[in-house]
Amino acid sequence: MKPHISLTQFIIDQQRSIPNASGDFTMLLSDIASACKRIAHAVSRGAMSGQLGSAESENVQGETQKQLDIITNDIMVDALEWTGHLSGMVSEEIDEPIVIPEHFPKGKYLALFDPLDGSSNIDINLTVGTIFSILKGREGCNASLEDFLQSGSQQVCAGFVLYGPSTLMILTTGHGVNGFTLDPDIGEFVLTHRNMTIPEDSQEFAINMSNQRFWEAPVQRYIDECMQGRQGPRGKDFNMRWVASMVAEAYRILTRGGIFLYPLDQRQPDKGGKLRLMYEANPIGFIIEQAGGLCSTGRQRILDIQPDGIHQRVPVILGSKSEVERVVDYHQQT
Ligand SMILES: O=P(O)(O)OC[C@H]1O[C@](O)(COP(=O)(O)O)[C@@H](O)[C@@H]1O
Ligand SMILES: [Mg+2]
Ligand SMILES: [Mg+2]
Repeated sequence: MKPHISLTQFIIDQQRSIPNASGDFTMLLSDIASACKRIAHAVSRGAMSGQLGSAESENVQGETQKQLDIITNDIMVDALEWTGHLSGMVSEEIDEPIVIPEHFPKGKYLALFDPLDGSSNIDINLTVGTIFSILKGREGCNASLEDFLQSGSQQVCAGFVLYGPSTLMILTTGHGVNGFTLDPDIGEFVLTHRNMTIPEDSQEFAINMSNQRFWEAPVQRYIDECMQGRQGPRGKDFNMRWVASMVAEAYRILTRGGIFLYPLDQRQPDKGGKLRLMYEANPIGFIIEQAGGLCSTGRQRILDIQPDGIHQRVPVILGSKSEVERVVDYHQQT
């Protein structure tokens, strides 16, 4: 049987089509892959590690951090700051942009990441993940805050890693979406899902129903109609899922279609939503669009948003094209 293609081989092949590619990007991606292998190990040790549960600290989001939020953040920063491919980083767990230490070279890329996504699931042994977004920076300089405030359509690359029954990296560099499974025998991510595409239609929605009374009218209407099933205006029954891990929802949708909504919450309309634009909505949105789906706030394409802050939050509606179009249409009708 032909051996699987490794992640590094796959990226080098892709880079061959880019004139004067320096190899920096390939090396940056393999640094990120190494960090995620270490996170996979840390997460898989579960209660044996003594690192489950909450830390005594809060992050800039006002959320009590899990010990593994901090540990996975440190793994990412330690693995990336010295490599010479980055001029700056942003993490969900750190208030300010992360500066590359004085004595390390400053590279041409910027990395933005959510080191542990779905962290409310870590203590109950459910799937969690890491999400990352790569933007162009200014080589040789320490990145300024403004350098990071680029719209999602400027992303060079986006990916997420799922730490589930198997460890999977889902990746796009703007040429479709591919999936790589971590082969524990050789410690390599190998190509197992080529050119993933999202089915256009779907009968499965994911939303945290406990927030229903705080949703805006267009979302209320969309979910009501799904719940009415074949007796209602949609004329077909819908199934519901909620994993409380955005990475797991995104992977399910890449695999069998569906729609995921974390809409605006009228409890705190000025908050702008729950999920973060720069290291959750933009990277996942880039992947979903590259697989033929859509990603919107309900009123705007997520990748067109001009960011005004590195921890900015947005409403997120993503997945199968026809379903997202319907929710956007309901917003336009109000
Ligand atoms: O707790 P809720 O309201 O169900 O929210 C779940 C959502 O929050 C998140 O866990 C937020 O991400 P973090 O765990 O990285 O903070 C998403 O992964 C998930 O979709
Ligand atoms: Mg997250
Ligand atoms: Mg997180």
